[in-house]
Amino acid sequence: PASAAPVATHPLAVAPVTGPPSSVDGFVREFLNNLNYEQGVALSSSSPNDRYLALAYTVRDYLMARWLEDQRRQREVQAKGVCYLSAEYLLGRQLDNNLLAARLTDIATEAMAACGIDIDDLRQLEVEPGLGNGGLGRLAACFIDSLATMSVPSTGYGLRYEYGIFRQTFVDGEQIEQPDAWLTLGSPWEFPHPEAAQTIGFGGYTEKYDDEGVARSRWVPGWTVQAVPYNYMVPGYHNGRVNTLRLWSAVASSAFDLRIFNAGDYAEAVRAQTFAENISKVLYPEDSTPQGKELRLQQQYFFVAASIHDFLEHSLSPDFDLANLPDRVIFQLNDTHPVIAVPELMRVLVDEKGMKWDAAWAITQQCFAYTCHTLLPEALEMWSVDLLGRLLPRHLEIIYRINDEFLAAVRERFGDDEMRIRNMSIIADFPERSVRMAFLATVAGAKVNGVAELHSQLLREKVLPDFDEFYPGKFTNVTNGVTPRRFVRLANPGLASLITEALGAGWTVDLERLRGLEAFAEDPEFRAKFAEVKAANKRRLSDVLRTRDGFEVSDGHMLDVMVKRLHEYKRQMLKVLHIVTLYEGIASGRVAAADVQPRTFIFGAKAAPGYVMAKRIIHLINAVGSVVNADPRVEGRLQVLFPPNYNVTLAERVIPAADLSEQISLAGKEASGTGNMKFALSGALTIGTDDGANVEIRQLVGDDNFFLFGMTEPEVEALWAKGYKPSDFYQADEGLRRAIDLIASGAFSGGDRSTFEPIVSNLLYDDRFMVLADYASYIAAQARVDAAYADQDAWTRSSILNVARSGFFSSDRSIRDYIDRIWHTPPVL
Ligand SMILES: [N-]=[N+]=N[C@]1([C@H](N)O)O[C@H](CO)[C@@H](O)[C@H](O)[C@H]1O
Repeated sequence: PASAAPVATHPLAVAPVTGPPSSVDGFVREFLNNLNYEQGVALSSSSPNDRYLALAYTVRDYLMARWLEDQRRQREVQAKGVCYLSAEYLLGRQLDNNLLAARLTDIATEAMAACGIDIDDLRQLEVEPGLGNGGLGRLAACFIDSLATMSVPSTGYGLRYEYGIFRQTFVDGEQIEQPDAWLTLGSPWEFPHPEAAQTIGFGGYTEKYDDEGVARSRWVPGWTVQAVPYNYMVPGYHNGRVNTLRLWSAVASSAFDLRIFNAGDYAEAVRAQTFAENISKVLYPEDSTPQGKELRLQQQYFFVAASIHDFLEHSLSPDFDLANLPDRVIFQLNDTHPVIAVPELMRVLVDEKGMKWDAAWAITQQCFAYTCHTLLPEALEMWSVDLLGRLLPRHLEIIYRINDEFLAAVRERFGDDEMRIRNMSIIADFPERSVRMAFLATVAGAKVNGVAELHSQLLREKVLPDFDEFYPGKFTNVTNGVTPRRFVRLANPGLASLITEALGAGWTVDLERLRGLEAFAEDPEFRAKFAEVKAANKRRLSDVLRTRDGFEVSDGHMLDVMVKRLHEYKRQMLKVLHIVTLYEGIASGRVAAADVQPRTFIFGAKAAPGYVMAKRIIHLINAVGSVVNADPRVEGRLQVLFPPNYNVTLAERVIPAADLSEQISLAGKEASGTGNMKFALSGALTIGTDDGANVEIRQLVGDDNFFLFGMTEPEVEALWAKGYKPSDFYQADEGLRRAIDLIASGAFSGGDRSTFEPIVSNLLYDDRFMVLADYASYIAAQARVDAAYADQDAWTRSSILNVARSGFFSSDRSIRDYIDRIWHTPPVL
């Protein structure tokens, strides 16, 4: 058949695909070929974007041979692999990571120079794919990097949003969102494969029929859309491996309706097309507060259905016995967003493959595992049965049957304990009849894990205790991690070469080797070099913020950094109260400016567009910043900088320059955090609560090298149970009262008291995340920071110990834990 693999005779055609020669000449040749034949321009008439795209194509060409070989090997070896299902991937820029993986950085730099091009100019042109909101999306990107570097057969599956996370600008200090048209100038790192499109159904109805005496069901969708795969390379670091990230884009099954067009109704002629293609149009910009919108559910079903069909069709041999599916794949569910994959696999196995329900369910329960990323009840997704029944009628039927059989088993184990049955039912009756996706994931998953020790403990004890009791051994923990390739080797080259100089290069794939730096912390010469690396990173950040945002970072200031999504539980308001306290102290003359450690406070934070309080807090931060930065009384002492549009690329510049890492969420609210890990690995000292992975950071780096403050999770629970009255803390603490009164006075809003009144009254009369309760402890900890920073040598020693003891936070270690505790997918070397 035409689709069969061609049987070639020409020697070139039968030879294995080899990349271009890894030499400057080879690179120049390849680059010029791509410029001339791909971009269709000569060097002399090329635009910067032409040159950037040609460079990207050239790097691709060097990685192509490995990619094709890896795909062949994975098909041949038929080893068990991981399908990572995630609605978000916050990839960051690709060029440098691909150059690093292919050992091409120096060759490419020289080759570009030989063509009269400064490769750094081209780097700046790359638009990062912002296909995620925050930690969850970036974690997925770190994980696929580690899976490739550890030679684990795996495919990342997700959505190719046409518009990623919005671009943030500030107008009069307020956040303005603009669409992120990241594809405008082309995306050289993707390979579209329309020929491998999957047809995805929606709506319609289900019908029962008799199949030779066996009662069967089938779904008759009301409409369909095409899922077109775009493949992205995921190169391993120096191991010659390249895994695949496959992102799906929606294309109308029936494009343009000529008949309606000829009838003159142009809008109607393209309505179906627009409607269908809306599915992958834009990323939902909520982080930890899901939108229950129909389009969101369409997005979730669209990419998981395409991914499951794709895997069954292209990764399994046509005669593969699906009873052995658990030996070939584990579908990892990155939060509840992809959980609709569970009833989809059941539908395929039972309705399409004719498998018996029990056999299909036994397979399904071995093929899925679920990672929960939150503790906030409002973040746990629930889909109304009305919407599910309308959009995915067969899936709702399957969920009902899964729930019936599950509750029957619960009843068998615990008897007619109606309260327990209602608490455990996948179907909730209040506030409206809905499917609790986290419960479905827990019932279907072979394993359920939290993303930090404390989080996993609270998941078992507080969020899903009944399930932990019912499924002994199902719950486990895998503490998050970050890839040392991007966040140390690439983002912090000065530190990377210092580490390599001291320990050799092996740390990049074996981060625990950083432990070897402990001895160097005692070496004044090494401390001096280390401090110089930090100083150089600060100068680099200063240059970036000057060209990017027109900021002049004050010299010699401690860089106190808080970069993460804007959310009340992360308590950017506590940081604001600290700044206002320092400012008020100096401005009122009660504190001598000379007694205050010069600090520059750097914020980075996007707020979900619909999150009003979060946007108000952004406005307040900018308002405080403009007053503080303009006040001569604190000049040279306090500076507040809030560069807009915080993203992976900016993180790679801010984090290596930081002295102090703000991880100040209310204990029990931040599942893990991953920025905290990147800061510790960059030698920033952490001021933080015992929340999420902060606990493990503190335990590893040591109490002397961590500024702990605030209530523990049990203390938070106790205060909540006792009844928390934030205004009591306001009354009892003069410093707190002065700070809040200054904000309330309109001092940061041109005297207009109403501007920030909602924030003030929320703090005094609601304060769900206990900012006021932890204020005094936080301010005391900040005073300890000031005292510690005064002894730069001791600070540097502590900073080195943070790096030395943070090797545990490599995403390679996380992946090893997933393999050992959940996936059992050993690397294929
Ligand atoms: N969604 N979600 N969850 C988060 C982050 N907001 O993306 O996942 C991250 C990755 O697991 C966690 O580090 C973080 O604590 C948690 O809030």
